[in-house]
Amino acid sequence: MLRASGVVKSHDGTPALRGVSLAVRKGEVLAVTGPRGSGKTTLLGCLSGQLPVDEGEVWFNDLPLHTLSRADRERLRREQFGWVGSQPDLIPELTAAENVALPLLLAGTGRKAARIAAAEWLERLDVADCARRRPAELIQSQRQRIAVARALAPMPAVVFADDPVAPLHRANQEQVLRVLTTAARSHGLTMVLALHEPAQARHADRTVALLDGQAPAPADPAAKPAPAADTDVPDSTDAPLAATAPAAAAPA
Ligand SMILES: Nc1ncnc2c1ncn2[C@@H]1O[C@H](COP(=O)(O)OP(=O)(O)OP(=O)(O)O)[C@@H](O)[C@H]1O
Repeated sequence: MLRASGVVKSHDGTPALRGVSLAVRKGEVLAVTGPRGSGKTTLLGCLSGQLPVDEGEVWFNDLPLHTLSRADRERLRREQFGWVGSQPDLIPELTAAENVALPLLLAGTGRKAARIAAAEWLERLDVADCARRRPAELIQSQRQRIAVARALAPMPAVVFADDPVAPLHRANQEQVLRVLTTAARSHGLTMVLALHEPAQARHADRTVALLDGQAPAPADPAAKPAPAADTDVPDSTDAPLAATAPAAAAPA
C-alpha cells in the first residue's frame, strides 16, 4: 500500500535519510524504531507526503508522492492519511467531542453523523466521559486518547503516529499503544508507528530499525516475509518488503 525506495532527505544540509527502502502492506502495523536523530520523524514525513523527498520514490498504491505537487500531496493527506503526534495538539476552544468531529465535518460528513461517530470513537478510546470537556480540563493521557480518536474517526487509509506515547508515563504508554494498535487492527487500518523505545515495537506486526538515516538492507531483497501470525494481511498486490525484522510477538 505504501512503498519507499531509496529515499534521501536532508534538512538544511543535514542528512536525515540516506537511502531508505521499505514497504507497508494494507492492514499492517509497522513500527519504525531508532535512537534520537535516526530519522524516524523525517521518514514518516516523507511517507505521509508532508516532506518532499530529495531523491528516491514514495508510492501510495499507484500514486507517486515524489512527483505530486504540494497541493496534491496535501489533498492526499487530508483524504487518506491520519496523523498522531507526540503532543495531542487539540484545539483548546473545542470540547473533546468537537475536536474529534472536526475532521469529519471538514470532510463533508453531516453534523449528526459526525457527532455520533465522535461519540463512538471516544467510547472506544475509553474517554467517553471527557466528551463535553475542553483540553485544559483533561490530563495528558486523556488528551492523547482524544487525539488518537480524532486521527482514527475519519477511518484514514493509513495512520501515521510519531512517537505517540512520548509524553506519557510508562503505564499510560502501554495502554495508549495497545488502544491505538487494537483500534487500527479491528478497523483494518494500516499504521506506521515511530517509536523511540524498541520494546514498544512488540505492539506492531513488524519492525524497521533506523540508524543514522539508514535501514538495514534485507538479506534477500526478493524474499517476502510471512505475515505476522495474529494478522490477516492481504498480499496480492504488494511489492517485496525491504528492511524487514521478524514479526514481534503480539501484546498480551
Ligand atoms: N527541521 C530540521 N532542521 C534541521 N535538521 C533537522 C530538522 N529535523 C530533523 N533534523 C535532523 O535530521 C536528523 C533526523 O531527525 P529526525 O527528527 O527525523 O529523527 P528522529 O529519529 O525522529 O529523532 P527523535 O526521536 O529525536 O524525534 C537529525 O540529525 C536531526 O537533527
